Amino acid sequence: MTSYLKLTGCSKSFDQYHVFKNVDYQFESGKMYALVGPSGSGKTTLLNSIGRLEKLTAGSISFEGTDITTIPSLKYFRQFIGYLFQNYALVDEETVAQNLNIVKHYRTAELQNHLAKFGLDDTYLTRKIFTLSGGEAQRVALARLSLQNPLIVLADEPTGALDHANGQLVLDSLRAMAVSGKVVIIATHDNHVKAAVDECLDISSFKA
Ligand SMILES: Nc1ncnc2c1ncn2[C@@H]1O[C@H](COP(=O)(O)OP(=O)(O)OP(=O)(O)O)[C@@H](O)[C@H]1O
Repeated sequence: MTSYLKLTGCSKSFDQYHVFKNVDYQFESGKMYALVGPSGSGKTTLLNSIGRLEKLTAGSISFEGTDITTIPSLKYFRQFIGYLFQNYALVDEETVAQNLNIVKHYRTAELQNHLAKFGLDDTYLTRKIFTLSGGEAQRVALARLSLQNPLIVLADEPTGALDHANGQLVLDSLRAMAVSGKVVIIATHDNHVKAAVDECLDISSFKA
C-alpha cells in the first residue's frame, strides 16, 4: 500500500526573508526524491520542516492524511522520521556498538549481522567513531538508520563528504529503504544523486 507525504501551500520565512512560498507536492512511499536548487534556495529548510525541526510560516504537511504536527513528538521522531547527514551525526567518543544501541539495546550477534550488511566486520563494533574514515562512519549511520526503520528518510547531502564508491553505497542503501516502502528525500547538489532518484523537486522554483 502506498503512503503519501503531502505538502500543501507550504511557505517559510525568516523575519522578512522568504525562503519558499506555496510549495504543493506529494511524495510517495517506495520512491526516492532529490530536493535540488542553488545554495541558499531552501533545501535544508524544507527537509527540516518535514522533520519538524523548523516550523512552516504557512501551509501544512500530512502523512497518510494526518497533519504531521498533530503526531506526538516522541512517536514522530522515533517512528516516522529518520535522518542521514553529511557529517554522520554519530557520537564521536563512543563505539560503533554504543551508537547503534541508541535505537534500542541489541545483542552483539544481532549488531554483527546487521553491520555486515553494510560491509563492516565484527572488529568495527568496539571501534570509536573518531577512528573511522568518512565512508565507514556513514555506513554506521546507515546501519543505525536501518535499525530505526522509520517511515520517512530525510538525507541532507549524505554523499557530500564521500568518494564515488562510498557515495554509491549510500545511494544503494537509500534505494533499498525506498524499495522496502519508505519515503526517501535527499537534499543534494550531487549530480550522481540527481541521476539516481525517481524525481527531482527544484525548490528554487518556489521562490517567493
Ligand atoms: N535559522 C535561520 N535564520 C535565518 N535565516 C535562515 C535560517 N536558516 C536558514 N536561513 C536562510 O534560509 C535560506 C535557505 O537556507 P537552506 O539552508 O535551507 O538552503 P539550502 O538550499 O539547503 O543551501 P545549501 O545548498 O547551501 O545547503 C538561506 O538564505 C539561509 O541563510
